[in-house]
Amino acid sequence: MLGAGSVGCQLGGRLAPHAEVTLIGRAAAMAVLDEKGLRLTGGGQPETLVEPGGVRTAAGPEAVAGADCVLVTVKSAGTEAAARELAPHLSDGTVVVSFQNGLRNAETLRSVLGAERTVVAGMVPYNIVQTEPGTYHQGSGGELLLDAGPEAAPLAAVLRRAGLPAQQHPDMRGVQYAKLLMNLNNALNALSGLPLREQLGQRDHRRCLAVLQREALAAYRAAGIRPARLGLVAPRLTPTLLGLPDGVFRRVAASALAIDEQARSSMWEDLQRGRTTEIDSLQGEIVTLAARHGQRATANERLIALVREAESGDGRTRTGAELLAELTR
Ligand SMILES: NC(=O)C1=CN([C@@H]2O[C@H](COP(=O)(O)OP(=O)(O)OC[C@H]3O[C@@H](n4cnc5c(N)ncnc54)[C@H](OP(=O)(O)O)[C@@H]3O)[C@@H](O)[C@H]2O)C=CC1
Ligand SMILES: CC(C)(CO)C(=O)C(=O)O
Repeated sequence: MLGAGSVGCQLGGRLAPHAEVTLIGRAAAMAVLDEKGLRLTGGGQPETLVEPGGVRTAAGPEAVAGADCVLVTVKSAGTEAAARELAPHLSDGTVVVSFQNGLRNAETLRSVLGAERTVVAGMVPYNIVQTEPGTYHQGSGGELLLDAGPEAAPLAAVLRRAGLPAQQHPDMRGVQYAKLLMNLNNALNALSGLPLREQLGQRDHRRCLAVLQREALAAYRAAGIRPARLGLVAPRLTPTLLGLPDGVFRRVAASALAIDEQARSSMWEDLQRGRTTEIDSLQGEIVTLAARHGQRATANERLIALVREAESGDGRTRTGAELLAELTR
């Protein structure tokens, strides 16, 4: 795992009994794992402690030498640098997998690592937060998705052996566009300061997401992009569903609220830890796509500005009504 944070540690910890795993992360974070072990909670699984030494840790990219597979789990802004660090140490035949949000990470890996390197796109549907150093909590469920093709098949098989639902999907590009629609909520969740279940349980917050998704869907239509269907509801109908009153939404969209009380978006975690966010790879993609087709995505633009303020540490949280007023003014 290159980028041992929430996703890298959760996947690595679950895979550890079934594969030889090395977590490559920041030295301080790896020192915690070496001392206390890696604790995994949630995800409908019993709490698991991977004892110190149960998973190898490293602070540098040299540790990828000889690996069958490298799973890249850094935030999008770190992908290019991670690829440059990786490149001199990869063995022939090592498959590189991007388990990241956004549209461009696999492409960035390919462009740095060269056309002869197999790079596979992956998607993590569920939420993980670090609840304390060395402890990672999975707050929702779903199936990991990977590109179709023989290169990703062994990884899909070992993920399943480790109890992680995983499938190969014939249209990962469509999956990425569909996931981007969901990830438009990352910033809303981060700015709300609320756990995901509480935030998505409130109609005004859902209406904000509906506004953002409508702009995205208009840009997709103009560009001829068809997002894949990831759940029961087609992406084009989701904004209508999101606008339903709370009681009705709870009944008809119970699966959307099947999230435990600790879950937050990965962008919330970035803001909490004073890191720059992935806003350019999420809302930024919609704004750029809309502009390319002569449209404006003004609500997405406004949300980028609000996240920039939050990145500079204003620490402000906003109600759904306040956010809706900002996005629709
Ligand atoms: N968390 C979640 O619930 C989900 C996240 N995702 C996506 O998965 C990807 C990873 O997210 P997440 O796990 O939350 O991110 P995290 O920030 O928790 O983890 C990434 C870790 O990698 C470290 N890192 C960055 N660059 C390097 C490097 N070159 N070498 C070693 N370590 C490095 C980071 O350190 P530092 O911060 O110091 O840079 C950080 O500790 C993102 O694209 C995210 O959107 C997808 C689904 C769910
Ligand atoms: C799983 C989900 C959609 C949760 O918000 C996510 O991808 C993230 O937080 O980055």
